[in-house]
Formats: sequence, C-alpha cells, structure tokens
Amino acid sequence: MLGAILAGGEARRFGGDKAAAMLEGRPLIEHVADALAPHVAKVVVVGRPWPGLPAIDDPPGVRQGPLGGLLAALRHARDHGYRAVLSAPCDTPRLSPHLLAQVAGTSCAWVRPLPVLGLWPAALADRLGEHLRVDTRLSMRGWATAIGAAAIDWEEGIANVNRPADLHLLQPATGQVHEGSPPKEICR
Ligand SMILES: Nc1nc2c(ncn2[C@@H]2O[C@H](COP(=O)(O)OP(=O)(O)OP(=O)(O)O)[C@@H](O)[C@H]2O)c(=O)[nH]1
Repeated sequence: MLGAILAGGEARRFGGDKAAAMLEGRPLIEHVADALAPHVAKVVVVGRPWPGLPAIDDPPGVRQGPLGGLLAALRHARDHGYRAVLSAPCDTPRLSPHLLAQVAGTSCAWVRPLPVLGLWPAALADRLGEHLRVDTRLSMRGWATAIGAAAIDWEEGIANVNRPADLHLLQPATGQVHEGSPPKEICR
C-alpha cells in the first residue's frame, strides 16, 4: 500500500506554510508521515516537495484541491504496483494509530468527518480522472459516496490545523470507531 500525504493547496486560513508549522519540535507533515509509515510500504508527499520524502506533483490542469492530489497518488500507485492508497492531509498531526489500522484494514473506506483520510483502490485512478473531468465541483465526500466506499465514523472528530490558533488546541488522539463499523466493502 502507498501512503499519500496531500500537502498542496493555499492554506489561506493558516496564512503560511502549514505543512512546515512546528508542533513539539517537528513539522506537522512529519507527524503525519510518522503515523502513516507503519501501515504502508512507502510514503509520498503530493502537491509540494518535502525534504527526505518522495514527492509527486498534482495532475496538470486539474484544480480540484485534495481530489486532484488523490488522483496523482492513485496514478502513481497504479503505475508502481501498489494495490491502494492510504491518504491523509498534512495538517492532522494527531492521527490515531488505532484509526489508521482500521482504515488500512479495509479495501475502500473514508473517515467521517474527514474524507481526505481514506483508503482508495489504485484501480480507481481512471475512474476518478473521469469524474473530475465531468464534474468540476466534485467533493471528496461526493467521490467517496459515488464509489460506495465504507464510511468509518470517528466519534471524537479529527483535529486538523486550519488556523495558527488551532496548533494550541491540539489534544492527544483519543476517540473510538463506532460499534459495527467499518464493513469490509469493495468499491463499486
Ligand atoms: N495535493 C494537493 N493537496 C491539497 C490541495 N488543496 C488542499 N490540499 C491538501 O488537502 C488538505 C485539506 O486542505 P484544506 O484545509 O481543505 O485546504 P488548505 O489549502 O489546506 O487550506 P485553506 O486554503 O485554508 O482552505 C490539506 O492537507 C491540504 O494541504 C491541492 O490542490 N493539491
């Protein structure tokens, strides 16, 4: 499995380089890379370079935020023999190992309320490309719904950093997956 940290975008609310913002002596993006690493064979950064990690560019001409980044990751996975992509945003330094294990144990799933965190079969690369071509307003949640991905409910929510003040509000990851989820679904 390929781990993909979606790290492009403009971070307008943060007003600076969000991925590089420091928490406990480490940049946010490195907290995310550390969290993904035990679950994947390789971690890539999508949408920007980062020292020490392989980077891939967003697809040219696709301007749909995180979904564009996911398309680049799915194509990279498909072309390099990975069966799936475990995606995460660069601004969630408190990802729970328990939650990541749950997501990684599915064949296709997204996390409610943060659909940028998910598990996506590499075989869906062309399908996502086609969806983005015909629907320039497609959201990550809309994509997850369209393919029938399992929704994993994380009751505590997931702390992500949108504004500088959010850095001071981050708590250690707690939370539980709701009883009964996730089903091990296959995407349509
Ligand atoms: N590869 C890639 N990642 C993106 C893109 N847009 C957003 N992201 C990432 O997706 C995650 C969620 O992004 P948002 O919080 O919705 O947007 P943002 O650009 O970070 O911040 P705002 O401009 O304040 O909305 C973050 O990890 C972003 O780095 C994009 O165009 N390409």
